[in-house]
Amino acid sequence: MSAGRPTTVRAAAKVNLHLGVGAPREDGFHPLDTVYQAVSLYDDVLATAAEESSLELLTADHVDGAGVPLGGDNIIDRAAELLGAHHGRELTTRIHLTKSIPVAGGMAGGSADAAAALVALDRAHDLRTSDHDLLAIAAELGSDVPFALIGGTAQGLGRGELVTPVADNGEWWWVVAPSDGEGLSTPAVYRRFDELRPDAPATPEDPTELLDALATGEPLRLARSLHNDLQEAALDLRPELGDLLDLGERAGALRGIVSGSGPTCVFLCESRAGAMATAEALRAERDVVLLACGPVAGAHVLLDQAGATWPT
Ligand SMILES: C[C@@](CO)(OP(=O)(O)O)[C@H](O)COP(=O)(O)OP(=O)(O)OC[C@H]1O[C@@H](n2ccc(N)nc2=O)[C@H](O)[C@@H]1O
Ligand SMILES: Nc1ncnc2c1ncn2[C@@H]1O[C@H](COP(=O)(O)OP(=O)(O)O)[C@@H](O)[C@H]1O
Repeated sequence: MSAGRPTTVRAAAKVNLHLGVGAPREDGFHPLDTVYQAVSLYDDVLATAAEESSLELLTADHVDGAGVPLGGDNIIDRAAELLGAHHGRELTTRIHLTKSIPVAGGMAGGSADAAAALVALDRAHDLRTSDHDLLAIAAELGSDVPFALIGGTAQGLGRGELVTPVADNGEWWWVVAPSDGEGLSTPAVYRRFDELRPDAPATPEDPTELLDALATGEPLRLARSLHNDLQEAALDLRPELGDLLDLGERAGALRGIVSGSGPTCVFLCESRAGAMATAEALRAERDVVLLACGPVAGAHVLLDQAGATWPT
């Protein structure tokens, strides 16, 4: 077996442009018909083969690292376990994780880290895992992880793990308002969905209108067709998010929605200039307001930065 090399892999946050949720299946998961878009907020995973495994965390100012487990329960540890089991060996690795994606925010930061870790571990240990096998391991790690590998804009079926790229002819500009308090637990939001929607259909709502809007590239059409079945549950758990959505729309956004299970709210704007103006106006009321555009790439190797992104 040849030696691998230290590798930094970058993976993006996601927004669900459409999130249709059906009644829970027998295994407890909810059937989804969702359209994900990867947006330009990123986490980086640097993996170096080592005698012992370790995980160090560096966070951007707007990220609360307290919610990120470091004692072996991180989704990156699980990624190393599953990839190692697939190859029949233990992958002892020094990991440096740099987070800019809000934690427990509905933007799939953990899933991005898992996807980035799979690719980084594969290179660091020179495993040469096939894309097919990486996607299968990703699906085992979490419903959102396969999308984090492929990125772009894609439809997700099943529990969200069956992903197919879709036509997207726009460059979409988002203002991102993370929660100024705690995150929301994804299972808790799905549970509240079940309480609020005991009559949810077995088949989730499809995104036909939204797919048409994506193909036109017209922001106003996309804004009108954004849809999130978990929004009602997130607002029920965090009523103040309703005020935030109003605030962003008054600040000039075409439309605001809760991102996935929340509590991050994202605002689609007409253009880059529109997003900058909306962000500026929102900053008068909120501590952290970010700008992002999409679609962007899935987990990818930063070729020139292997080993050079971590401060010594
Ligand atoms: C809601 C969504 C929308 O994209 O994202 P987030 O807002 O969390 O980022 C996803 O469905 C989150 O996907 P992910 O965070 O990968 O979930 P998983 O690890 O697979 O599952 C965590 C838990 O969420 C619930 N779950 C997840 C997916 C699904 N289709 N039905 C569910 O009921 C289950 O309670 C499960 O035990
Ligand atoms: N690398 C990681 N980054 C963030 N959270 C993680 C990570 N590994 C495990 N977790 C756990 O996963 C939970 C969900 O995190 P995250 O993926 O950021 O949110 P969401 O599911 O809302 O998109 C966190 O509350 C934390 O307990």
